[in-house]
Amino acid sequence: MHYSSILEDVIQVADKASERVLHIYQSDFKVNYKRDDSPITAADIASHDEIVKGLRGISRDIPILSEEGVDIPWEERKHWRRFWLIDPVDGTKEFTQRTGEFTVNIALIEDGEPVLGVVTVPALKQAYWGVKGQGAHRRDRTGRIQEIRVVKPKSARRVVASKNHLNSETRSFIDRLGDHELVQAGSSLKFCLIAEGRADLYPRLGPTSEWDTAAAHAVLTAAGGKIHTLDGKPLHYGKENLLNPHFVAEGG
Ligand SMILES: Nc1ncnc2c1ncn2[C@@H]1O[C@H](COP(=O)(O)O)[C@@H](OP(=O)(O)O)[C@H]1O
Ligand SMILES: [Mg+2]
Repeated sequence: MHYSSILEDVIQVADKASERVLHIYQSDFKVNYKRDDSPITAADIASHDEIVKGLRGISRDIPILSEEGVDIPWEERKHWRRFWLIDPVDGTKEFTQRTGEFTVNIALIEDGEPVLGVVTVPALKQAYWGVKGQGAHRRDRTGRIQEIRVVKPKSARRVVASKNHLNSETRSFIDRLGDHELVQAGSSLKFCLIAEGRADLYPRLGPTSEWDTAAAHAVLTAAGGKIHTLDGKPLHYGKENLLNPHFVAEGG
């Protein structure tokens, strides 16, 4: 598949979803809670609907796995070689707390690897995308597009970690790093900060699901960074259990 031929279309789908998310963000929205007690708003649903409609327009044959979609049994998923993996709003807690640090995430997975990813940050009017072997880009609020690349860390590493889910295990990992500067941020934005050279390291010794990381994972690897598990293995997608193992994302 020629990823570059569908990239523009995927960015357009993410932009449309972002517009709907932002519209709801600026309204007096209601917060409901899912079975696992995590928050959900009309923005998660509107974004999911917009993305599914858009991706179906790009290809009817590629299956879609979404945080807000129906559960698809492993018996069916295990046959997927290629699929879309989406998180319509990552950082829903940030959304409800009105910090602006939430993202719309669309990834294309092939053979367990994120090969294309688009992440938009509706409240900041920013977008990031990355394609395997073709580099990563950021579009800023003025519409200017620039290639982004990780940087080599200086002696004091700039560490990013979750705002709402920074647990004691991650905290003690960070404490053992020595000289560092810690910045807390919500959602998949943390990977993008590394991809654009504004941070060096993102340790996550706590739970995330595949849809939380896939799109930004594609951006980060296309920008020259990597994500690995604590025993040095790459993160894989399309597993029977959709929870990610603990991981560390890093730049140069
Ligand atoms: N106990 C848990 N189990 C699974 N995922 C969790 C979790 N606690 C947090 N997460 C994931 O962490 C994401 C938020 O990341 P961060 O804390 O870095 O902003 C959430 O995304 P959603 O907001 O899409 O639900 C959620 O999927
Ligand atoms: Mg999420």
